[in-house]
Amino acid sequence: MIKTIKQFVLSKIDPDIRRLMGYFPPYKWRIIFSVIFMILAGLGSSLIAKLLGLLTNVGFYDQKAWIIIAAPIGLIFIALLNGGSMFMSNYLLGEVSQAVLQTIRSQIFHRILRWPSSLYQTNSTGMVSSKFVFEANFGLSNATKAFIVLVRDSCQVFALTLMLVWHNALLSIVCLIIGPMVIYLLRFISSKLKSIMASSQMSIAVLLVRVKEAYEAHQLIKVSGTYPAEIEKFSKINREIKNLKLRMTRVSSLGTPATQFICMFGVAVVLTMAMIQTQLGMLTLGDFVTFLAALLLIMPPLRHLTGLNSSFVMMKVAANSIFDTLDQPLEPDNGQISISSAKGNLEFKHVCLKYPNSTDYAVHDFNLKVNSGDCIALVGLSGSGKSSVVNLIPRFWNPSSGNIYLDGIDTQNISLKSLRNQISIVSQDVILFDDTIRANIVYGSPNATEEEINEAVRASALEDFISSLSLGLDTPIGEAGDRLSGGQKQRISIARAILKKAPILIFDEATSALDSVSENQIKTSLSRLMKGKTTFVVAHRLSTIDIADYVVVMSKGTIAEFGKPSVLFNKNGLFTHLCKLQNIKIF
Ligand SMILES: Nc1ncnc2c1ncn2[C@@H]1O[C@H](COP(=O)(O)OP(=O)(O)OP(=O)(O)O)[C@@H](O)[C@H]1O
Repeated sequence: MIKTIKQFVLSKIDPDIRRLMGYFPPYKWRIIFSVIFMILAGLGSSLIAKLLGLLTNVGFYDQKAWIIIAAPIGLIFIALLNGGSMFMSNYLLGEVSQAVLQTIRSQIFHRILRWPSSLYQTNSTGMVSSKFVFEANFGLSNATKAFIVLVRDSCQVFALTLMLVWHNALLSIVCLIIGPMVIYLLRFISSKLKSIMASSQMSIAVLLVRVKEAYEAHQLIKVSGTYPAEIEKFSKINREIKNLKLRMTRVSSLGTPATQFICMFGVAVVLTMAMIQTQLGMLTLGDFVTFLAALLLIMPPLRHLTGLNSSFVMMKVAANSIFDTLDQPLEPDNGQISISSAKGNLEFKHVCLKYPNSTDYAVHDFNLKVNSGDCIALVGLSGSGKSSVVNLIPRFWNPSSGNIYLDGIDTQNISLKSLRNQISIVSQDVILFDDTIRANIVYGSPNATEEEINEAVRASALEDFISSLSLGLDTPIGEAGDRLSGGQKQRISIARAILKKAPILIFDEATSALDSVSENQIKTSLSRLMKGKTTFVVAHRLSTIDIADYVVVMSKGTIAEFGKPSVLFNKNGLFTHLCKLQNIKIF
């Protein structure tokens, strides 16, 4: 017990646990009341032992009449005191831990939405989700458990120990025998548990990633017939988790019987001595019953206290993982300038971009001046750097060197919020939420009027599709829009971009999933919509670039050709070659 209390004090010095404790002060009154209830519950059990001894002496030995009424009333009172106090302390602490959990979950969520792009690459969704599901719950449930055990069970052990020593000093000798054995046992279990816990949490996160990947790739797996390989990959990690959990159960389960065995050994010694004392007339039957009851009652809290160590270890691992996520750096946002409405003049000056852990430049010495209202088509072979260039505009990535100016202001000096307010994006990967079509279209423009929504629907060629639905705009689209075709999804994301009415539009492969009828409709609407706006179109399907004023032909991160589409087409260069590959003629 002394070791456990010492460990608790030491663990308070651990920075992560200390930080976790920092979440509790706002709930101090609930905690104080729960401590009072825990102390009452702890003392209740020693009263039971005292009452049983009294009952034996007064009721059975002296055979007093009043004890017949007093004994059951006393027992019921103590049971109510004990049970009621336990309920109240558990409830109050449960409330506190849920409130802290809620705060931590929102802090993690808040944080991960503001990560720089590089962190999304290094943290898988499985790892991140596991922080919400496991680590946060784990940390808090262990903290609550540890706190309850520490206060309530320590009180219980303290009161019962006093009672035991009061009745028979021999117990202190027994405790001295048990103590060192428990200390050794705890040290052993603690070191084992720590390492198994960490690997087990890692493996669960990997399992989540595997399930998610396989789930999303179910069609590919079916078509490729790679069931055995997928099942083998899954089985491997599944087996690993089972083995780790088994090892963990083995180690943590070893603590309880081993402690019990040591305690029983002590009980046997004490019983023998007590019997000798009774036979010598030094101990009454009532005192012995009190002593025995206290001895039996002290075992469960002692067991809990020895298990406290593993709760601290688990809490430490979970807290470490949570704070690791909370301490990840946020997107750098040092821009002091806030722009309300940009004109849309953009200039790239010697811009280079090298992704983390990459040896080559994705964009290299990129120079381009785009006047407000111009439409620039970025074309080039796959991997030539088209998406990288447009991702630099909203600062999803920051240039490794060089500068990008919006209306003459370096975008690094503009606050991220106001910079991104100037930009609408329809990306390669359409992002839709499990909500209605309307909610997906107005996402980011909550104040849009019905008229504006309808206009965006018309401009994105969604009108016929929506009028064919009985619920119209209020039709739910399912998870990630899985009740829609690829083209419909793209048109919804185009409508969303249109509604935002930003001065800069970025269409990254925006029309790749459209049929030619829809594409033509959208092209017409876009040309109208793009008037006065700076637009970047990243297109593989060169049929879409006739809406562009200028074409930038990318090759290996640099500009290979630049000019008006018709002029470039007649140059017989890379652009002409790309057009010919797709049977496109531009006049
Ligand atoms: N997030 C990233 N991390 C590391 N490297 C990346 C990342 N995104 C792109 N790259 C690399 O940068 C280079 C340019 O990629 P980018 O996606 O900009 O090309 P792209 O022309 O848009 O290609 P595509 O037409 O196939 O979409 C490629 O070599 C690619 O592998």
